[in-house]
Amino acid sequence: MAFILVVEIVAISLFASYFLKFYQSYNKARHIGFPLVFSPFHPWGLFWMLGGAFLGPLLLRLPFGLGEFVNHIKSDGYYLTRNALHQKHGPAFIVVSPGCIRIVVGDGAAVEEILTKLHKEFPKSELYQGLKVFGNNLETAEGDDWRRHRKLTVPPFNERNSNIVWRASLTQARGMLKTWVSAGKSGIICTASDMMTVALHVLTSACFGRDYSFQPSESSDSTIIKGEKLSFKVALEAVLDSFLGVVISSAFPKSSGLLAKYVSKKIDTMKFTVAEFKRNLREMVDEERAFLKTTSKEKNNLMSALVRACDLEVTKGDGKRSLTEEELYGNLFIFTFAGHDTTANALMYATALLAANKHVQSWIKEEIHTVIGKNLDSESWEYEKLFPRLKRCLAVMYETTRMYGPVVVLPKSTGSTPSTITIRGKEYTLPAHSDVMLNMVSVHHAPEFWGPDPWSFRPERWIIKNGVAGTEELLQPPYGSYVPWATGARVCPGKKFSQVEFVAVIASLFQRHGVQPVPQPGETIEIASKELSEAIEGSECVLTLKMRHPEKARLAWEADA
Ligand code: HEM
Repeated sequence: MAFILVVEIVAISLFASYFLKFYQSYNKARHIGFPLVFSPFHPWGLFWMLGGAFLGPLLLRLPFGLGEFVNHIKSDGYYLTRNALHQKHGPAFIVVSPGCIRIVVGDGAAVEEILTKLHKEFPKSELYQGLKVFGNNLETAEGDDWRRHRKLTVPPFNERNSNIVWRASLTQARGMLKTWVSAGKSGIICTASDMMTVALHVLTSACFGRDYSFQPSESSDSTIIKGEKLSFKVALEAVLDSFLGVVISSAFPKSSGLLAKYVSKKIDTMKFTVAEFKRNLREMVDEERAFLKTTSKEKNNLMSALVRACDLEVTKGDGKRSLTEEELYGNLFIFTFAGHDTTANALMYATALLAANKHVQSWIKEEIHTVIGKNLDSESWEYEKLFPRLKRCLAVMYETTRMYGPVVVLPKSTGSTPSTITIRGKEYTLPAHSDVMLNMVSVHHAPEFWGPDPWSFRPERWIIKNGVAGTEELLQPPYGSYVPWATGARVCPGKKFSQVEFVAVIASLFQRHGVQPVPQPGETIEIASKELSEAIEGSECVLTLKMRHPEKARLAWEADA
């Protein structure tokens, strides 16, 4: 009897607390002035995190639009619904749920205003704290702390480094193309994973001074064997591949007994991988220190520049602009993490889009042949001379990141004090401690900037025409229309890095080769292209935007006649 009473009291308390939290959120949201939509679940709550993937599709089938709230709290809701939610609710609206209000901003000018305002007003969302696993870093720091990280970490991304990125990208592209062409007419389905390999190897060259030759991902073996030492590359790949696992496992204690045997094997394996990655980082930094003692010259990579800058600051400066050992590791990791699948995705989407749009291949080939020629081998391509002239190749990147940018929604917050934004001439005050989600899909497809066909892949829209390939100019997108690398003080420091890599890989792939989708038996190439476009559209958000079925992009590479 007493037990039933206790259960009843607990149940009533839980219900009461649920409704109280819901009411508090409503009360916080209702004065702001934006339309409200309601979600019974907290978007970052444990219940939705664990059950959302299963419940979401079922709830979406409810009649009278009762399940519409799912689109507001699932990670790719704003990609899958395109602009429909803003068309229905306006340029900004609020998702009210128990314990949380989420202000969704789809208006381009307001998004730019938020990104360029002092970050005291719109700091990063708490979610970023998970990225501290290897130490505080540029992504996770705020205020003066962030300024210190930025001053130290960004200068190494200079033109010398771009040169390394260019060379490394060309080397990787040559290796990758060779394996792709050798697959012949049956084609390959590993574009996505191979682009991850390329992006990883370019990062290891430019950030750590470690060069690896391209190895097709289908045959590479990165199995983790517990108890053995992992090489730097294997540990890095494993950490990047299962980053969510890394974050979750860091919250668990090391398991023992029965738990270890049956439940926590994966967690322990992750912990082991993290420890191995840290060991590799420590050894590499120690090696770098030993090298720097023998010479006054640093190497052209992020690690060398960071170690030198930090050590010099400690010995000769006032020490205020230095990084701790942990912060050094944190930054080395974050640059690799932030630069990996973002650039790989851009390359993957672009390759698939080019395969589905043969005429765009001809258009960029015209530029590549005018600027570089058909015969000059990429070993002799000079970054300074060629990169600035390959405008059409860069236009392909702009168009790809506009349509399929890796970041679907940029999570910010209002911090500890209220913040203001202006939308269509009216000022709004947003209360403290609110989630603010910047809807990049909405900004990048606004018909007022991108015309009646924002969903068509048309890289030509980026070229200010003067008709001669190699001398054209790129469109400066109007304020509030295009921010895939963000903007303002926290603009992506890897923007140029990713552009140099993208242009080098695309120019190298298409100089003497073409790609097309492989038709199923009895299909025409037109139908295969249409199916490929549908497979591209069928993307989902797993941290960044990715094709749900990359294996549906079977592509065949062939040398030009
Ligand atoms: C297509 C490629 C890329 C895209 C679209 C992209 C996009 C972005 C975006 C939107 C942000 C802002 C995130 C926020 O404020 O929450 C960002 C920040 C950042 N990105 Fe990138 N990125 C790309 C490539 C890279 C590369 C290649 C690197 C490193 C080599 C890199 C390193 C970083 C870092 C360290 C930050 C944090 C900057 C700060 O908070 O001050 N990114 N990126």
